Formats: sequence, structure tokens, C-alpha cells
Amino acid sequence: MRKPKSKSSRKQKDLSELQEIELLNSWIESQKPDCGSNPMSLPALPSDVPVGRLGGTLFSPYAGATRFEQLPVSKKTKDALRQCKYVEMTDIQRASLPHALCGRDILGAAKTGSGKTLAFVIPLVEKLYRERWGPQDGVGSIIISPTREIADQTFDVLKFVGRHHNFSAGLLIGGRKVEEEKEHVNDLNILVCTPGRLLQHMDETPNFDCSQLQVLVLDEADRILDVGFKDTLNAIISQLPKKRQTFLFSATQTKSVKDLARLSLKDPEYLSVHEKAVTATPTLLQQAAVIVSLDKKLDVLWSFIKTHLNYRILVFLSTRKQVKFVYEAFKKLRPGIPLKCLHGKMKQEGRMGTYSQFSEKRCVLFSTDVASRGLDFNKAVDWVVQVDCPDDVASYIHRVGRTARYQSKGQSLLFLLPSEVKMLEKLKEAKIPIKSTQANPDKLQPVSGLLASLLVKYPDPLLGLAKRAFITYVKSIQKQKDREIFDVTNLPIEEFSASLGLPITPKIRFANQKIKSKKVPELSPLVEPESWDKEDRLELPKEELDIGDFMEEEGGEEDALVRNATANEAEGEGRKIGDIIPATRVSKKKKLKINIHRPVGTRVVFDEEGNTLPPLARLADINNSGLPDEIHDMKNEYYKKLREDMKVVDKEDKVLDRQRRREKRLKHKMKLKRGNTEEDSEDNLSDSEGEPAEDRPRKKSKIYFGSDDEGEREEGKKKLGFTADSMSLEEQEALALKLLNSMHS
Ligand SMILES: Nc1ncnc2c1ncn2[C@@H]1O[C@H](COP(=O)(O)OP(=O)(O)OP(=O)(O)O)[C@@H](O)[C@H]1O
Repeated sequence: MRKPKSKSSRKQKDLSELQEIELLNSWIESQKPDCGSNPMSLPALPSDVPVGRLGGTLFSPYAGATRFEQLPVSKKTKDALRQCKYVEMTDIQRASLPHALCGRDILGAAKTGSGKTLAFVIPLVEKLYRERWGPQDGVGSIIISPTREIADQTFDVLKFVGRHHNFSAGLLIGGRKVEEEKEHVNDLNILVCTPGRLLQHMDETPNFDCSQLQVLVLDEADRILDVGFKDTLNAIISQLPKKRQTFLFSATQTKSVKDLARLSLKDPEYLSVHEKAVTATPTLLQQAAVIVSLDKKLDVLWSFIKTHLNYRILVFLSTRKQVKFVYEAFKKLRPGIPLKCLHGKMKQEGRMGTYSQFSEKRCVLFSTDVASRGLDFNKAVDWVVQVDCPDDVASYIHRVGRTARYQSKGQSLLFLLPSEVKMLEKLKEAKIPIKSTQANPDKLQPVSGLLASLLVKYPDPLLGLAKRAFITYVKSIQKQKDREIFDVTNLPIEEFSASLGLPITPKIRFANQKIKSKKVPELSPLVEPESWDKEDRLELPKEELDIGDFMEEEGGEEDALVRNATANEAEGEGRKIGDIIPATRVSKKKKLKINIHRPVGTRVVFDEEGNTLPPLARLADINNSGLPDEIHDMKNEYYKKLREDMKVVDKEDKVLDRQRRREKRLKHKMKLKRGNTEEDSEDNLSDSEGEPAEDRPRKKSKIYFGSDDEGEREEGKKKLGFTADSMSLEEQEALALKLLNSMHS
């Protein structure tokens, strides 16, 4: 145990701290543009770090510094940085820290994973240190993050950097008990929060006071300034003092004067360190795009996962319901790699748990855009797969930015619908080096048929999830702003629905109305669009991008059942042999023909209009050779069980049917013999209800066979002298005939 410090040593420490603060403050003073002196001048600004000032001239006295050690920051901060092994500064840190430490407002833009967090955490801590901020001074700094996970992560960085300082800091995010927070929030000096929770405290916590705020940080600034947070942010800003230092950081920074005016920035330094870089994304990131039709997306995703079982893969889908469905369904299919999911409606504990557990060596995390920004997963993500097209270029940049972070390599794959190819142009215009590649249909492992059987086997919850996934996806496309890329009328919704394993296409009024008028083009799902530049093709994706076996050059062995078009048919329809036929609902006539060759036990279900339900139809057509062993076995086992069950049910049905017919015949005979004089209420009932007698529930008062009512059974016995249990059908029939004959005679 450490000895308690004596009074004199504490005094000495205080004194040295005071001296340090004085020194730092005098340095800051000397750096003001109008001061004219530069006592701690360093080498000139390197030419590869373009630094500019919005509407002003560059003033960056420390821009030549490359190591944290060289910066005018407190010993406490330097010690912490050293302990965390932060030695060399990244570009954005080199460019922004000297300005930020001088007290200027910063608009910082740098590629994803380039260390922007430290670029605002260090000056924030230093500012409070120089101001000798203490617990009694209340809130001195606020960092606003768009998601809980980013806030949590930033809080960790803050804890590291501020470990030797004496400030109190708190994480205020949704999903936690607000009442507990209210008790402590007034004692905190630094708040790391999400906008909603901060405003909640501003509105509800008694005496919550931010009037002394020194530094405000908007991390992922363009997102926070976005319409989604507009009202909340305006309400927050209105309660903050105008005299403060403000930092705005993002990989896709806003330059909107309107936004800056909202935040009352004063001559902000616009530091876009990678503006002149050749690419807008990390240099070590390799990016590819593949054209996939909507109904083949899950097949391609499944194949990708099956061929990348030793990687850490982050998969983006556009809606929460899709994430839930794909996660639950794929989990049941057991691909051979741990699966996780992350979305905004998960409970806080689960959300944080998933986020921190995504450090397993091999793992697939299905996520919505909640994980698209700012997250720095503990261990490097190997692959980012965007199954659904991002909303815009900025969203793409943030999503792929979850890999290839700070000097590590990464790979990304973007799925685009044939109708979304325009996105590729936009990405290229934004200096994103993305290569187009093709999935090899021969290597594709179809999963849609398996999903159909899963939905039959586990209707709860999979059927509901699939429906919701379908609806939310279509709606998400409809809501997209960029109509050049997203066109809901171009979606092959029938095929998409079938590919999720759904027996019938759920109705979406707005979408159906729009789609009805437009014929869905019969696009081959894996065909390279003509507009693609051949030079863009990724010739050797396997070596370079490790895309896996199923992403190969055209040609190769044909999968007769998956690609079941004959040469003639294909040519006639303008398709190539080898194109995968989309899962369309064919005419009843055609399907009946297919039905004849259906293996025993395979059920064909028709909808109300007489169309067969494609997933089940497709299920029978899927070539098992394309399936992995365990799924093949699962499927066979499932079929076997299905066949056995069907045989039993079939046998029972036949016996029951025979019995009913005999009964009917018997009654008919009895009626005839009585000359229709005697009223048969059962038959009357049948007519009155207009149902065939055998399908109608029998009236309890008339039936004694197997009645639950003991009294009725006894009465029946008395009347007829037998029970159904005690006689075979033949005996019953013989007895009835005997009775009839006796009546007749
Ligand atoms: N100077 C440095 N030396 C070593 N590692 C660093 C340095 N600065 C940051 N890092 C590391 O780089 C990684 C990315 O940093 P950070 O999360 O701050 O990136 P970012 O630019 O904010 O990314 P995004 O735009 O995705 O939010 C982190 O793991 C961080 O620890």
C-alpha cells in the first residue's frame, strides 16, 4: 500500500501543478493570432497535411509536432497517453490538437478510424485542467454522440486519458435508469451522452445547470446535425452558453453555414486532413461491389458466410426486422460460425454485450446502421458486408469504416440490386476505389428453399419475422430520398417474398399499387450490367480480396436444378444459360405439371387464386449438391420426418373417410326405406348450413359415439344397445341393415 502523502508533499504537488497551469496558459496566450510571438516554435507544417481555416489564414504553431510528447499538455495527460501506448499522433491529431489547445473552435474531418476521438478528448480534458475545474464547478464539458455505443466507447477513451486527473465524468445514455442518474448528474464535470438523454436531464433534473460549460463536442457531427436530431439539438443548444469552445468531428463533415450558425461557432478551423488524399476511405481497405437480384441476396450472403468461417464479419441490413429475421433464420441453419445481432430496439445490456462480444475470433454480427458509425470494435473487423445498399455515400463511408481502422487492413463487399448500379458511380465520384465483381452462380449455396422449410417448421417466430422483414425492407426503399438509386417500383417483390421463404407475398398497399402498373424486368440476378467498365472488374478477387470460392469468373459446371433453363428456353427468353431463374409464381397449369414429379411427401400449397406457393415448389427443385453437408442432412432428415408424418396422417384420413362414407350410405338407405317420412334433422342441418355433412361438426345431442358426456353415452347405450367402442364398423353396418330390414318387414 502506498503511504498517505504528507501535507508538505501535497502542497508541493499543488504548487507544481499551479506552475504547470500557469505555463500552459501563458503559452496559450502567446499563440493568439494577434500576439505576434511564437516562443515554442516547431518545424514548419509538413506539406502532406493540408490544413485550412474557414475564410481565414492558417495559424498553426504546433502543426509540425508529430508526437504527443511535443505538445503543450499537462504531465497527467502525457503520462496517460504514454501508458495507453499512444506515442505518434495521427494526421487529424497533428492538425487539430495545436488549434484546439489554443482554444479555437474546430471542424475536423478525417477518414474513419484515424483517431478523431483523441483529437477532441485531449483538448477537452486539458481545458478543464487549465481552468482548475473541480467537482463543485459542475458541468464543464459535454460530448454528444449519436448512439449509445459510440458514447460508451468515447467514455472509455475519456477514462483512459483522464485517469490521472481529478474530474468526475458520467455516461448519460438511454436504456439506463434515469432516476439514478438524476441523483448524481449535478456532481459531474464531463458528460458523455446521447442527445435524447441529455435533453431529458435538462428538462427533468432539478438544478441541472450547464451555464458554465467550457467545451461542447459533437462527435459524428453531421449525424447529430441531421434532421433526425434537429429538434432535440436545437433545444439543447438553446440551454447552453454561447461563449464556449465547440468541436465538431466526423469522417463526413458538414460545411453547411446554416449548421455552423446554429452552433454559434466563431471562426472555426476547418481541418480536413484527407481532403486531398486520393481516396476518401482508408488506404488499407479493399472494396468490392457485386450485383445481386433482391431474391438472391440471402443466397449470396449465406454462401459468403459459409466460405468465410474464420473471419470476423459485420453485416449491414437496412431494417431491424431484417436483422432479426436473418439472424434467427441463419442461426437455425447453423452455418458453422457464431452469429450475433445488434439493433436499436435491443435491451441496453444485450446491446452492449453484443457490441463488446464481437471480438471473438470468428463471428458474424448482423446489424442495422446503429453500428455503422464511430464504433471501434475491440478487435479488427475483417469484413464489412453491406447486404442492403446504404442511404448515401456518407453512410457507405461510415459502414465500411468499421474495418481497416488505424493501420489495420480490411475488406468490404457491397451488394447492389441491378436497379441500384447508379450508387457505384456516386461512390467513384466521391473518390471511393470500389471494384465490381461477380458471384459465381455455380458456387452459390441456395438458402431460400431451406428458409421456406424453416418457416413451416418454426412458424413462431420465423413466419412473423419474415413477413415483417419483407414489409419493412420494401417500405425502407419507398422512403429513400435518392430516387436515382432507389426505386420501389423496380423491386421484384414476389420473388423477394419467396426468397425469404414466405408462402404468400404479404400485402403492402402503397407498394403493390405502384408496382402493379410496372412489369418487373426479368433481370438475371448475377449478371454484370453493361454500364460497368470492364476495367473495374476485379479480376482476381480470390487472392486480392479473398472473396471466396463463390465469387468467381463466369463459366464452370452448371447446376442443372438451380439454373434450370435449357439452352433453347434461355435463349428464347433472352437469358444466358447459367442464369439463375428467379423464384417466380408460375401459372397453375405449369405447376400442376411440376406437381406430378414431386417426390412423395412434398406438399404443394395453393393460394386463394390458385397459385402454388413458390418456396415449397422451389424447395423440391433445389439441387442438394450445392448444399453444405449439415444442411443437406438437415433437409433430408426434415423430409424424412415429413414423409413419415404424412403417411400416418394419410392412413388416418383414409380410414376416417371410408367410415364417413359408409355412415352416409347407411343413412341414405335408411331414409329411402322410411320413405322420407321420418325427419332426419342431421341432414336438414346439413342443407340449412350448406356444408357437406362430413365436414360439418356433428351435433352433440345426436352423437353418442365417443361422447365426453357420460350421461349421453349411457342413454345411447340404452337406445341402441351398443357403443361404437364395442363394435367394429362392419358389425355396426350389419346391425344397422338388420334393423332396417326388421323395420321394413
Ligand atoms: N495516435 C494514435 N496512436 C495509436 N493508435 C491510435 C492513435 N489515435 C487513435 N488510435 C487508435 O485508432 C483507432 C481509431 O480511433 P478512433 O475511434 O478515434 O477513430 P475515428 O477517426 O473516430 O473513427 P470513426 O470516424 O469511425 O469514428 C482506435 O483503436 C484508437 O485507439
